[in-house]
Amino acid sequence: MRRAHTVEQVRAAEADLMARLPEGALMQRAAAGLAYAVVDLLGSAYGRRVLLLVGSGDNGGDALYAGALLARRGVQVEAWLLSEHAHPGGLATLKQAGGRVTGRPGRPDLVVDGIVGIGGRPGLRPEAVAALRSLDGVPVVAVDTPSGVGVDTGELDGPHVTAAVTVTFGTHKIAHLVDPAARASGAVHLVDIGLDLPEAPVEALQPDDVAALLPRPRPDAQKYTRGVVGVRAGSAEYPGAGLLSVAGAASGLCGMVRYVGDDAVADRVREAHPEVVGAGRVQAWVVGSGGGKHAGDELAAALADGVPTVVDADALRHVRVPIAVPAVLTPHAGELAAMTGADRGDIEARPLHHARSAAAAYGAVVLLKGRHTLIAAPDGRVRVTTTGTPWLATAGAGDVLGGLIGSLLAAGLTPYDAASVGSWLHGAAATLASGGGPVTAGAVAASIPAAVRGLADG
Ligand SMILES: NC(=O)C1=CN([C@@H]2O[C@H](COP(=O)(O)OP(=O)(O)OC[C@H]3O[C@@H](n4cnc5c(N)ncnc54)[C@H](OP(=O)(O)O)[C@@H]3O)[C@@H](O)[C@H]2O)[C@@H](O)CC1
Ligand SMILES: [K+]
Repeated sequence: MRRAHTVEQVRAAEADLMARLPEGALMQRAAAGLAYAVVDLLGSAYGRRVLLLVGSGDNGGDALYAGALLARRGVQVEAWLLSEHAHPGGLATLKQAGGRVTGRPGRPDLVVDGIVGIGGRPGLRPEAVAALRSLDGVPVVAVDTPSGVGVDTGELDGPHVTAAVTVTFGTHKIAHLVDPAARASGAVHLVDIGLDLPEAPVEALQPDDVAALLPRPRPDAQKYTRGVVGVRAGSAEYPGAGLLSVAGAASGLCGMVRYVGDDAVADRVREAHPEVVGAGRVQAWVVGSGGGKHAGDELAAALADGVPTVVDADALRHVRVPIAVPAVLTPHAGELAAMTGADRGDIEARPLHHARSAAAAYGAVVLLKGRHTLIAAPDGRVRVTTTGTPWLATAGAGDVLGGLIGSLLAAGLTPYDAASVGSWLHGAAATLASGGGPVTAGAVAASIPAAVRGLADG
């Protein structure tokens, strides 16, 4: 599991560990990991030019100590001090190692952003903005966090650093996983410094987590014990949504798929998926995609069954609180705006906030679609999906996702696990199907079994 903790949690763990270690030990661990990552990105050390942007706190201290390590390996290191106060021990060590303090640096091969870390407020001061502007185009390695981002929120409020790589310490911070700040973090490299941390409020499933959560048939399994999912999606106007929801549901993760809907659509579903059957008992429903004017009735019919339900697309605007069954709501930003009355732009700027508050308000799992889809539980826990490819932004991909999550619900996963495992597999299947090129929703569905096969045994 990739775990992201809050600044408060990191501070507490740091204090705990520091009380048991010699002074400065943690900063030395951090600086060594940082220097290593810088050389890795540069490809070599001797004769390369690195500029440190140094703020007033320990984040600047990390940069200065790492600069000293780099200088000892033959890197030409300059430090641009952006505050009257710079970490005194770090500064002295850098100078002893041959690093220089400068106000007018030459053009470096790489910039180390030690302006602010977890002690920073969002935004940057004018001197930092001017320094970064003069270095436009030079790759940046951010120390702990890209300076200026909202560390605990993942929000961007004002100017900030955009890093090629972020080297972080002890644990991920929320800004590394949650957009839009995650986009500014680049590739994130975690350096273990030995912190002992509590449960994380935000996490991202990794392949071994998905493998462990995935429902697998027992030796004595039969189709009914593996779970039956029902799909109420698609209509005469939008038959494709029904076909694609079924394609996601019929990827083999539960025992059987039922389709209930327009007769003409049902015929086409059976042509494409001969294993799909008609109405009957189910352990989970998928409702809404392409349902058009029937979506409200379909939702009511599904909810009357009292089983866990995925509510997507057209059905989302018919959801009323309290929802009588365990539910997964799967809006994109525009749909969530229509549901809650929030501004769409604000949802895109503050997805973590909006996903969490919608989950609390509806008492349901809310899966907010985006580059890094968020899955929020009513109790505040959040998982972030980091699989996928930009090619996945294609018509019908959401229908496949709804069907897939429904099949996992039917197989017995909780709504939170079904939504996060389904979203992870959907992204992994898209990456496989894409192979670096365009992809269709049908191809994503067809690649789900291969994505499952690619997981280690749980
Ligand atoms: N925790 C750990 O386990 C470990 C932590 N370590 C490291 O310590 C870092 C945290 O250090 P920290 O606490 O000294 O805070 P930090 O982020 O350097 O800056 C704070 C100062 O900056 C200022 N400032 C604020 N906002 C600003 C802005 N927007 N733009 C400009 N300046 C701004 C403000 O001071 P002011 O200038 O206002 O007096 C504030 O006091 C952490 O990220 C990691 O790198 C590792 O060494 C080892 C393990
Ligand atoms: K930084």
